[in-house]
Parts: sequence; C-alpha cells; structure tokens
Amino acid sequence: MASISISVMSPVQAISRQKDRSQPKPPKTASKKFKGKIKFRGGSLKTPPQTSVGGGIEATTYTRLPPKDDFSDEFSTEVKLADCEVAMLNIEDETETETETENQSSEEEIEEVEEKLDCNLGVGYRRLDIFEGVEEYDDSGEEEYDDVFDDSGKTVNIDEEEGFYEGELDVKEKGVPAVMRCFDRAKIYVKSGDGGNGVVAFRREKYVPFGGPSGGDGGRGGNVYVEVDDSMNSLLPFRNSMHFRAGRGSHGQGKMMNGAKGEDSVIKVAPGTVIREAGKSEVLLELLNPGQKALLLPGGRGGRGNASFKSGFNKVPRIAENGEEGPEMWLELELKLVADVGIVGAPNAGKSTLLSVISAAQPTIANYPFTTLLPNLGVVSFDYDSTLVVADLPGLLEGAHRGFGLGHEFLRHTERCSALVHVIDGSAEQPEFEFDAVRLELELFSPEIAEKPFVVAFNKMDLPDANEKWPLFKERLQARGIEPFCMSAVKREGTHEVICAAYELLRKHKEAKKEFEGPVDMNHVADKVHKQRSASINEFEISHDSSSSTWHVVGPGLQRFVQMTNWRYIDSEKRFQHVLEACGVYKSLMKLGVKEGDTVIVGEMEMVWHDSTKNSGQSKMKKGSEISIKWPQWK
Ligand SMILES: Nc1nc2c(ncn2[C@@H]2O[C@H](COP(=O)(O)OP(=O)(O)OP(=O)(O)O)[C@@H](O)[C@H]2O)c(=O)[nH]1
Ligand SMILES: [Mg+2]
Repeated sequence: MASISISVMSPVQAISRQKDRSQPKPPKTASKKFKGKIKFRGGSLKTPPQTSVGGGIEATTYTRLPPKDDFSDEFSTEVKLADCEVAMLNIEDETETETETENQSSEEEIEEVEEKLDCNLGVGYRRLDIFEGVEEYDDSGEEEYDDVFDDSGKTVNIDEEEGFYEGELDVKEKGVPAVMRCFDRAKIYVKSGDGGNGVVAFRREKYVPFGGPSGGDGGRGGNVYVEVDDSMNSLLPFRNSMHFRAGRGSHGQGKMMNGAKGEDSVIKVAPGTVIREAGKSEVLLELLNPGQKALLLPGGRGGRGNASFKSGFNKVPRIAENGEEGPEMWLELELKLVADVGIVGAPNAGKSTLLSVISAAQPTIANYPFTTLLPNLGVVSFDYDSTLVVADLPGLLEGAHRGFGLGHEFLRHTERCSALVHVIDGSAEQPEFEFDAVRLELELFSPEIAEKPFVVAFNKMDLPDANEKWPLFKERLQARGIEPFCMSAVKREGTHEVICAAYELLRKHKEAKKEFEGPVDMNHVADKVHKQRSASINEFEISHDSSSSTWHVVGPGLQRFVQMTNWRYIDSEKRFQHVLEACGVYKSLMKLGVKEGDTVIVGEMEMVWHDSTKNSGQSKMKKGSEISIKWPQWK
C-alpha cells in the first residue's frame, strides 16, 4: 500500500513554513488549474512571486510650475523640490560670489535668492510653495523584519507576526499644508474573519445511554463590506486606519451548540471611490451612489463539529474541522470626482470664473496661472428642476501628460465626466494653438477622455483683443467641424448657452448609456472568492525538486482541505489519507516516480512517503477501498 506518513515538523520547520505565509500561497497565485493533469518540473522549484506590499494613504504632491507663456525646453520637465534645491544652491553660490565683499546678512541673501527665482520664472512664485514627499523608513526593530521589495523597487517591511506592512506608510508629504493635500488615493489591508473551529463532544446525560456525538460547528467568520458614506468627501480617514479585519467566528461547543458568527467589518468610502487590488489595474468595484453597499470579502466557513460527521458507518466520529481562513488582500482606493461635466483648458483661461457664474461655487479667481490647485465642484440648477454637477479642474499645459504643471494630477477626475467644457482664453496670442495644445494633452493622457463630447467656449469676449480674434477662431474651428461658443464669463454673457449645450451633451450621453447598461452587480468580488473556494479538490499540480527529493502538491481545493484539517483529532489523519487517495494524489505521485523516503508537501503539511506495496502484497486499489470503507473507525 502506498501511504504518506505525517512527520511532525520541528519548531524550526514550522516557523520557516509560517514565514512563507508572507509570500503568496501557491494555490492563490496559481493562475492555471489542472484537472487531473500533472505537470512535472525537474530541477529546483519555482519560487513564488513576491507580493507587492505597502500601504497608507497617498496624497498628491504639487510641483513647481512654469510661467504661462513659456513652453521652452528649459521648463519642459517637472521640477521637484530636489531640483529646486539644486537651483537654489546654484543661485546662492552666485549670490555669494557677487556679494562676497559686501558681507550681507544671511536673511538678506535669502531674500535675494527668492527675488532671483521669481524673476527667473516670471511669476510670483513666492505664492506657490514647493513641496516634495519625504520618504521615511522606520529603522527600529530591524531584526524583526524581512526586507521585501515591492513593484516599485522600494523596500518595505513586513511584520511577520501581525502581518502589518510598513514602509510606504511612512511616505509623507511633510511641509504640505493639510488643506492642500488631496487625499484621493489610499492603500488599505482587508481581511475577512476566519471561521470558528468545530469540536468533538459526546452527549452525556442521565437516562440517555450512548448519547452520541454532540460537537457543534464553528461560527462563520465576519464579512468585509464597503459602503458609500455620503458625508465623506475624501479618503482622509484612511490615513489613520488602514487595516480592516472582520471578527472570527466563535468555536462550536458541546450540546450541539454552534459558534456565533464573527463581526462584520464595514469600510466607509466617499462617493466616487474606485477600488482595485493593489498593484493591479483591473477595477474591482466602483462606488458612486450614497448608500451603495457591496460584499467585498466573505468570511471563512465555520469548521464542522463531530455531530456533522455522524454516519451509518461511524456513529461515534472523533473528528472536527478547523474553521476556514478568511481571505485577505491589499486594496488601492482612488477617489474620482463624480461630476457630470468637467471644465478644462489652459491656465488662466477663466475656468473658475465660469464655474462661479453658473453655480453657487466660489472658487478662487485671480489673474495668474494655476490659481486653482484642487478641483472645485459646483451644482448648476436649471429651471426645469434638473441639476448638473460641474468640476473646474486645474489648468492644463503642454506636457501635462508627462507631469508638467498640475492638470495631469486631476485629469483622471474627468474620466467620470460625461462631457467637457473646453474654455479658451480669447486674449491669448494664438487661441487656436492653445486649443490644440490642450486637446493634444487630453489625447495623450487618455484617448477615452479625448473621445468625450465637448463644448468649446471662447472666453473674455469683453476684451478687444479677444473680440478681434473670435471671427478667425470660429471660422477655423467650423472648418474642422466644431461649433464654438463665445462668452464673457466676467460679464456673464454667453455662459448660459455654453452650459445648456453641455447639458444637452450630457442628456444624450445618459440616454445612450441607459440602453447599454444593465443592472450593476456589486458583489462580484465576493462571488469570485466563493468560486475560488468551491474549487474541486481534484484540481492540483505536482512539482518536484530533485535536489531535495521534495514533491509539492498544490491546488486550491487541497490547500483549503489541509488548512481545515484539525490534526489534534485522531480520525483526521485517516480522513486525510483517504482524501489524498480519492482525489488521485497518490496515483499521480507514483506515476511520476515518488520514492520511499521522499518528502511530500501538501499545503502546509510536510510528510514522508512510504511505499509499502511490496510488503503487504495486496493490490493498492483493494487496500485503498478497504480504507475507504472502514474509515473512520472506532478505536
Ligand atoms: N476680461 C475678462 N477677464 C476674465 C474673464 N474670465 C476670466 N477673466 C479673468 O481671467 C483671470 C483668470 O481667471 P480664472 O477664472 O482664475 O482662470 P482659470 O482658468 O480658473 O485659471 P487657473 O485656475 O489658474 O487655471 C482672472 O483675473 C479673471 O478675472 C472674462 O470673461 N473677461
Ligand atoms: Mg481656476
């Protein structure tokens, strides 16, 4: 008979296998499932890919801006604090040499440097602070951490005991005033509750001889839900709490008492939050409307108590299961504005002025580029009781898609908009060039955004400059099949027509959308988990490491079975042997040439292979069927 004897792992082995939990478990990562098909890998085992870990909230960092009209190469790259510091030093050096003899006080020098920067860049940059994210890593307790590299190559630390990820958490934007940070991205860890364990118990009661098994089942682990909270408008709360764990189910008890269900964990997010699995681009959930709730991770099933194992063959089962582990994952949250119409355009074109005249919003308006640093929202009410949410976005520059200026940080907000209003500064030297540059940036950033319907609004018609340029601009755009509007946002002339045209585009878009869209299924992530859990135990993959004579049997169903086996009960081992035989693991191993004394690893169990066919002289099938009939036996 072929059998696997379970060797008790030494504490060292057990710890080392525990450590492996920091890496993805093979069944969870196995992209290909084999049904009864065995894959043999000679040589060393494939090491599982390392997880991308890290967490914490990410805030948008602002960068130094170029003067409005200067699109020269000199300023065509993003200038960050690091670069600016170098620039500062250079200027400081120059200043020092110039004033070496004059022995100026340090305060005066700084003032001079600032003046020099301002005149170099052509705008009042003292008003724009320069910020950069400062990365800090916690060096304390180094021995307790393993270094892991995430996708971006940053080192992050994993606390093995708690499973908390640190490192990226500490990436903070020091020096950025809180009001200017845009908490529109966050990374969180979620884990649903483990199921409670089942127990082995027997009924003992006066006048009830042979009361039978009465071990109750463990309770189901708590679920993790995500819910839209209308009162939230940023992902700021995730700055303080980023680990969400649902409660584990209570263990079963005697007298057929089942364990209580674990407590659910509800993650509240702002309307417009998009959820992705960390490091992946696929969107898992999109939460738009207040009150929307989705089951994200279902809790683990409770382990069965011995009462559930009672059968005609075995009336006194001494076996109970462990509760199923709840799934865990790292998620990336991204908040996108839920605006119907986005106002785009070059800096200083009058976007904020337009928003201020069509809605009650009061954005900052000033005659310098990049007045708007964060998107502003306004609600436009029409006579006929319909409303329109309009977002005024920071100005776009040539090179925005490469991170030049500010606009690109927020362009992703327009992905949600159904229509765009493109404001043109009529007083610009070449309005048409400005129009093309912004259109090009939109196309380069995302072809999807560029395909959105848009209205062109030629602004500042009250200025003679703009008035002169309008006929030519109109003619050229009409030649390209675009019908532009002209307006004076300051004088509130022509703005109503512009917004009505945008509303018309939105209405058409909504109608077209209705035709294509069916009901939204919000629980598809949980459905995916359920599907993974119900993976057949027959689907497994065997790999062989010839150098250490180790066989790895990997399969989601088997993995789950091993995890739920409670080895403290004597019948568990028999059941395990039986299941391995029934699902074809033995047969496949023998086919691949497993030898006496080889190590076989199934899930977290490490075992030694014993081939006793020669000694027993009985056919394997017969012996196997005998086991299955006799199992589980009363001892
Ligand atoms: N004459 C005139 N000036 C205007 C008009 N609309 C806006 N402005 C002025 O243009 C300047 C810029 O206006 P904003 O509304 O701040 O421009 P913006 O496009 O939001 O600029 P950024 O947020 O910096 O990208 C302000 O001084 C406004 O008063 C207009 O129709 N006529
Ligand atoms: Mg503005």
